[in-house]
Amino acid sequence: MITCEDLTVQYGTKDVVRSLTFTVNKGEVFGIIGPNGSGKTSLLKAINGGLPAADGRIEIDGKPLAAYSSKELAKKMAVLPQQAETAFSYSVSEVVALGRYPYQKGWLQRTTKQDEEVIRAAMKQTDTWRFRDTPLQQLSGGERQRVLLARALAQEPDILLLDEPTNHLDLSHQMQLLDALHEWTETRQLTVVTVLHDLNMASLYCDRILLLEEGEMVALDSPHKVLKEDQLANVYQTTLMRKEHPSVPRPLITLIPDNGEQAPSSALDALTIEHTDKWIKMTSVTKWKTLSSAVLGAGFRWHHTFVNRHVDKDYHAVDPEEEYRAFLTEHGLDDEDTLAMMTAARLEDASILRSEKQRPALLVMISAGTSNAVDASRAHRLPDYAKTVGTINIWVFIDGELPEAAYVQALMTATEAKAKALHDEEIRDGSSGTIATGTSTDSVMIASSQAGEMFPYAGTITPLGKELARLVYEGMRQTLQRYKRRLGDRR
Ligand SMILES: Nc1ncnc2c1ncn2[C@@H]1O[C@H](COP(=O)(O)OP(=O)(O)OP(=O)(O)O)[C@@H](O)[C@H]1O
Repeated sequence: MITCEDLTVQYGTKDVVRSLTFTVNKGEVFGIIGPNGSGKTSLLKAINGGLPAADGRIEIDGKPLAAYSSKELAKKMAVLPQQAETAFSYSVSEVVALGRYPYQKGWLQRTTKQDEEVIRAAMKQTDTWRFRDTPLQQLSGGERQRVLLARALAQEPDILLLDEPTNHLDLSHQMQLLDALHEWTETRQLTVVTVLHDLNMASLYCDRILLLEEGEMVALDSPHKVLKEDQLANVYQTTLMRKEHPSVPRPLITLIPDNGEQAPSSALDALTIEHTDKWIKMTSVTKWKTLSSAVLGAGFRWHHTFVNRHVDKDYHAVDPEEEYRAFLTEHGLDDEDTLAMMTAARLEDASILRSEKQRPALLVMISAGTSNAVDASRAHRLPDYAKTVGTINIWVFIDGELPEAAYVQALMTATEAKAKALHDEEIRDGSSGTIATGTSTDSVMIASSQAGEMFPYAGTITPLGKELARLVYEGMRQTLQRYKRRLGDRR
């Protein structure tokens, strides 16, 4: 355990770390983050005894740092510094062997069998065993970093102090190192204190994070509490955005570059629309941020091109995604850039409606076939995956900036308007005979230009929600009426 109490560290008369009080617990991965010059390295040096405390005190396992002899301290604590020394002409195994120095007795300092075993294990763990006879100088920056980590591990420390350990490492070695550190905190009760510049690595791997600014503590807490948009934007003086990691409950930080890419005065005007029996295709100069359940491009993505493709009612593909990619390529479209839906519904029935008012500026596309109409409250009575034809595909384009919560509200608003239109057109569930709420394979997309006016909400209480609901409702009714008329004509 490390305890720092009211710790101040100085260069000359300048405080570079000021009045820090905190504890690092045994078996914890403790991250230190902060802008350049905020005192991260100075703090690490103070903990390792390399810089004296100008004020306050540091204790390691309840004993003042100054009361440790250098050998005692080297058994307790190993350091991986920021700048890897390069002056060695030693071989890799000789460098790692230096880590055993605190365990060697007498002036002869022989390496014992146990030393050799520890050295070998440290090199295996860091994937440096294959370089054992190579001179350190002949290794790359990342390889050298791993050798110095092996030397630190050879010290068999309880505490590992790391200054930007992932600095020279490629992505896979960064992951390997941080995964290994995490594992060692559990299996060996190793305590890790690490300076990290990469906020996402800090988020993914640290139990707690200390955020420093000009030598002072801004926050010390779990990644979710420290990595807050406003707090980081203030400290780092830059625009950034926080998201949730898609597969683990940790925050992710993304930068927002000022690349000058601006949407035109109305992003809707820049949409080119092609409406045929084969497809409804829209293309745009700028990208739209989309949330959808499309065949290609689902989830949150950015897209230039949007395709709602008509397929035959007997359409079958072993891998529909692959088949769709091939279709797009054949038509000269980039499959990564295209949001793609498909439908067996006739596209001649589809509606494309644009808001009449200047603001909020919206465009809606709806295609619908309802032979597959389902009442959601009765759907549990139907067999799983009963296959009939017909889908309602809805696209909503909003010229404005939406937070993610507003996307979810827009989805709800669009769905409610759809259900109401089905009700008013008396579209029924073929099995129960009750009014349908949708079809069983519906798809939806909400797209926003992410430029211009900010719309924090899109529920039906807001002007955006009201207009969105009106357009989806009217578009649905027009489409359903055309659909019914065509079927009626055929009868
Ligand atoms: N040897 C030194 N002599 C005088 N001042 C120093 C020395 N080393 C660092 N400083 C100063 O101490 C302050 C803190 O530096 P430190 O290296 O601890 O910051 P850091 O947060 O690790 O920065 P970076 O992210 O750039 O590595 C800076 O203002 C720096 O200029």
